[in-house]
Amino acid sequence: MSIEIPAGLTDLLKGYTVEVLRSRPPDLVEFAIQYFSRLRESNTFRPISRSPDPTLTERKAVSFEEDAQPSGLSADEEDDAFSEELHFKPPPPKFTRRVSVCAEAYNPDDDVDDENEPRIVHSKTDEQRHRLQEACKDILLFKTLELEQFSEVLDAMFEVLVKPEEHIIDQGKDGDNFYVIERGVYDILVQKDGVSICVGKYDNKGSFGELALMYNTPRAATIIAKQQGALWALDRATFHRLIVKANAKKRKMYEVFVESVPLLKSLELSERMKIVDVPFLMLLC
Ligand SMILES: Nc1ncnc2c1ncn2[C@@H]1O[C@@H]2COP(=O)(O)O[C@H]2[C@H]1O
Repeated sequence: MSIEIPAGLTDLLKGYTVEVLRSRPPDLVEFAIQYFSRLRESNTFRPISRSPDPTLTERKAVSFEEDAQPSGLSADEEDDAFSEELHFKPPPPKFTRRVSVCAEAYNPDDDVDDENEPRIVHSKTDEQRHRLQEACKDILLFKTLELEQFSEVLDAMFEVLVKPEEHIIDQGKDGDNFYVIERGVYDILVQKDGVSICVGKYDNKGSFGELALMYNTPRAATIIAKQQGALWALDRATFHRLIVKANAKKRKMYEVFVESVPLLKSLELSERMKIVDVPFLMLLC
């Protein structure tokens, strides 16, 4: 019996995988429900299926949701939704966001040059630096950094000791720091219809607090320490200068490269962006 992979399945799962790697949700099933619901609602695969090219059978097959559920968006809005999907993007809008927030893909060219801003350095003992390095070695967001940038990040981080039941982050507040866990257990709570629900926990490793800093949005969850613990914090400005900017610049580099390949010129923008995401993702892995 030969097994045939349904057309479009690979693309569909690749998109989901990309979002998982970016958002690192604690609950993959819940995240999948949100991701695929959002996909159906926003019809983000529409630009692909719109192609009249009959040779693009695989891409057409991905559009089955579109036919069943018109999105109500204009073609331009849908293009935007699709290309944003492939840039850094916060999780689906299940949280109440302030009206004034900015959750667009970050473009490093639009930003003022902050290279001359004073560097923040929090002095550490050798022992502290060693613990910090251990805590940071598997942090995904740091993986794309050059050695020099990584060292700057470590310099800027400072230790935060926490007590049981201490609120590290409160949903809806502005973001101040990004946190890396050295030790301790932390509950993740999200408000839904006025009720706070524990959607997961961090257990002695990982990081949190990047979303508000990356997308300039209010905090998307509340984080509460369940026992005494230790965190390493990175201030907003340094996080932006070294992490957000560096990642965006790297991605931009791939974009420029992909744009310059004649063979790829006939592809739609959304398709070229997909190609950009492959090496970018590999860097993160
Ligand atoms: N399901 C979740 N929804 C929102 N935020 C989450 C979730 N799980 C973990 N978090 C983290 O909780 C953090 C709360 O502050 P931020 O929104 O800055 O960034 C958020 C994520 O790092």
